[in-house]
Amino acid sequence: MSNASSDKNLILSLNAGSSSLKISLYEPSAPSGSVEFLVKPVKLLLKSTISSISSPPAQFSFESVSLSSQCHKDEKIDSITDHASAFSHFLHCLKQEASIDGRRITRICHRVVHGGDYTDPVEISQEAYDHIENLSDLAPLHNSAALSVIKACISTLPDAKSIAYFDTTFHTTLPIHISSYAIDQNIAHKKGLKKYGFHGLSYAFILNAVSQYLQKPKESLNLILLHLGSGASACAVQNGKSLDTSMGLTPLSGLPGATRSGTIDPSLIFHYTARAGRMSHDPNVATHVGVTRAEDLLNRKSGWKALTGTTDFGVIASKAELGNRDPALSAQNPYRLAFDLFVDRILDFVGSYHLKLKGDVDAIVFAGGIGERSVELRAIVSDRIACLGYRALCPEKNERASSSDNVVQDISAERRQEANERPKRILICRTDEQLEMARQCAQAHF
Ligand SMILES: Nc1ncnc2c1ncn2[C@@H]1O[C@H](COP(=O)(O)OP(=O)(O)O)[C@@H](O)[C@H]1O
Ligand SMILES: CC(=O)OP(=O)(O)O
Ligand SMILES: [Mg+2]
Repeated sequence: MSNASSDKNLILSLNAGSSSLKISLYEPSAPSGSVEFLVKPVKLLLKSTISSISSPPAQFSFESVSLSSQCHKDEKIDSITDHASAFSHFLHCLKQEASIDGRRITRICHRVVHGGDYTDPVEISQEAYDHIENLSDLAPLHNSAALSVIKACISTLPDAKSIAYFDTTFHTTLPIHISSYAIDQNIAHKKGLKKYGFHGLSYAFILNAVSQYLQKPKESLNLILLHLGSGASACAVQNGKSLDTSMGLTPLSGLPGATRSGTIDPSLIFHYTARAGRMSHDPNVATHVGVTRAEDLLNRKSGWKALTGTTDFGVIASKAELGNRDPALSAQNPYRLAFDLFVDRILDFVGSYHLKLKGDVDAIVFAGGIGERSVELRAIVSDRIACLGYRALCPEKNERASSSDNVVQDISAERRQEANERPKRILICRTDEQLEMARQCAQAHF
């Protein structure tokens, strides 16, 4: 239990996702000099998630973790219509339910998906704000949502320092031949047209967690990471560094997501609509974000929503009739089509990254809302990659894993390992972008 009931110095971590706002409040842990302190310099006080922000009513949850007063709320709130109103509702609850005065928060970490050329976290100044705003067109579902929360923080908690942490930072190690597109390089350099990659805060967290779990330094780990949530991506990690990742200039390319198409033939959009290049006038797109109809269609009106009508992959898996192995079923059952299509695209990246890592893989790691919860998806993907020498999945461990709180779990069956052979385990990691930011914030002494 926290007894620092009136101390200042609290760290708030805000993660503005495409349709959710995830919030965690921490206090710095007392410096003990122990190894544990190096790994966990903050202690979680409470957390809150606001989901379905773009398809109201929003779902609001608020839960104390280590406070002297217990509080728990889980309700639908009609007045939450965007990320800023979600944050304002959280602040109200913080005071009313947890009796915490917002003025105790001295540092606020913001997950910002696109950082462009910024390679490190940055304290928000007018210049940094403008830089992030200028990148909004390259992350139409994300940067403007994060900026609206940054704005709300500056006006409601003016004494707290706001610091932006970027998804793109983790991927600054991509080799140039992997981050470059085969287009005119003069234009590419002038306009910054290259693969940036996203979900980097999640990948940084997973890398740390897996390194601790396997008792192996990060620098010697080769991993295939799958962050499968509303937005989904894959990442090949070689010697602890991002070697390749499936998202690109924007978070649209690579795997499909809740409302995103993922990679398509770029010409497809001009056959889909004659007005691809016109600006979108959808009232749900922030007015200052320059989004064409093509980008709107592929980012917000595609993916699981377009294929099945739901964005919930749990519903898709339950209606996909997975017990029926008839390959023609995909043509009749849209849930099965979505499920099989996702498996197919995941295999595209796993196969490619396995090859790029020359088969020397310590583990494939499932993370994100789908990766952490879909027993069925993990089972089918694991079965398909067994031919590459990955361990077999242990069905009991896979089944039990979704209800466990462990940060990393090994769901592969035991097998004898040859000398010098990488183990090729199958792991699940409960990723936590908020904790990754708070940890970096406490350690960097911002
Ligand atoms: N039991 C489940 N099985 C499969 N997928 C699930 C389950 N529960 C939730 N999900 C999926 O997890 C997604 C949310 O993942 P999350 O990583 O939290 O997304 P984000 O942070 O991008 O909002 C939901 O959109 C839903 O598709
Ligand atoms: C980058 C990205 O797609 O993030 P999220 O999955 O949180 O929407
Ligand atoms: Mg997310």
